[in-house]
Amino acid sequence: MRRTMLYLPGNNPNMLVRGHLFGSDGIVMDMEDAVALSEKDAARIMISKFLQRGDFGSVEVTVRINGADTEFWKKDLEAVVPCKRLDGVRLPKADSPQVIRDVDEELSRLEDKYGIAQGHIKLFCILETAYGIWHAYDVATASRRVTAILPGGEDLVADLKTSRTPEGTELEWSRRMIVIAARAAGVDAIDLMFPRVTDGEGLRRDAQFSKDLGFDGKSVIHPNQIPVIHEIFTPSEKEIEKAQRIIAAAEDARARGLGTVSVDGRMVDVPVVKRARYILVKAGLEKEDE
Ligand SMILES: CC(=O)SCCNC(=O)CCNC(=O)[C@H](O)C(C)(C)COP(=O)(O)OP(=O)(O)OC[C@H]1O[C@@H](n2cnc3c(N)ncnc32)[C@H](O)[C@@H]1OP(=O)(O)O
Ligand SMILES: O=C([O-])CC(=O)C(=O)O
Ligand SMILES: [Mg+2]
Repeated sequence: MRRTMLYLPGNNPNMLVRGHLFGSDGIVMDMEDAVALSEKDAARIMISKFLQRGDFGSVEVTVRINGADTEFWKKDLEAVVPCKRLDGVRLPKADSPQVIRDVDEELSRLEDKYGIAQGHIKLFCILETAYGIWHAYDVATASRRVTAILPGGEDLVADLKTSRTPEGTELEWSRRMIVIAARAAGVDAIDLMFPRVTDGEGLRRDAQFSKDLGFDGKSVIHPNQIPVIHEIFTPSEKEIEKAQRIIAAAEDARARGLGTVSVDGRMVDVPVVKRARYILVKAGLEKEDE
């Protein structure tokens, strides 16, 4: 499950040390934009020390390295790949398939060097330009390591020559594009972080919109954003009960040789059953088909 992935600025030991304790499904130790240029080396060293300890439980542990257009990215990877615990690398400015192939190649070299299974380290690609959004499917399929794609809202609005509004109209098309490309490629879609950390109502609206678009979860920047997003992205008792009734009704109909059946006055056919099964997968009650 990737309902929430909490950003931890890589030069902040207080946040790094406690980051996995707030209940998010994943953490993202950041070496990129949360870290000033003068702090890049300190953040790299600190993050690798925390990864060495490796005691993060079941939280998915990732690091956002600096972009492949910077002088830092190879040093960043060299510092984190050999550590005791690293599940994935979040790659910013991942706007072309060639960038993904370059990073994939470097990861393969490092996995080989340190005796780590090939392909173990997954890639989370942030698309942050109009070009990247346009090529989202090509990015998502550029390497088998790519496990999720994400829109990078703050950078995207700069590239689109606009700014973020409370309604979020300016990013709507990009977000939809990410979901479509992710589903076409068979990877996860993780939505924007919500920047106003004290606006609970705004966060709820935004997270509901993310879920309705089809995202698997969101990036978060503050621990207080986690519970509301989990509430929205976790199927409720009511949804689970309805999904179970739909599946039971469909199975009963099939046994009687019927193609469709009605539940609560709504037609149930194959896609409706598929959606019901997906709710049970999300609730952890069924396994996803390979
Ligand atoms: C566009 C992008 O690239 S986004 C990704 C990069 N950005 C980031 O990583 C930012 C991460 N978030 C943060 O740095 C902070 O949450 C801020 C700056 C947004 C707000 O910080 P503050 O105003 O200090 O938050 P606040 O006072 O509510 O913090 C309350 C507590 O939560 C902790 N906390 C806040 N955010 C986080 C976090 N992301 N991870 C862990 N702990 C956190 C604080 O350390 C503080 O702990 P304390 O009570 O022990 O001192
Ligand atoms: O991807 C994110 O969540 C944050 C980011 O880099 C951006 O908004 O530019
Ligand atoms: Mg960005």
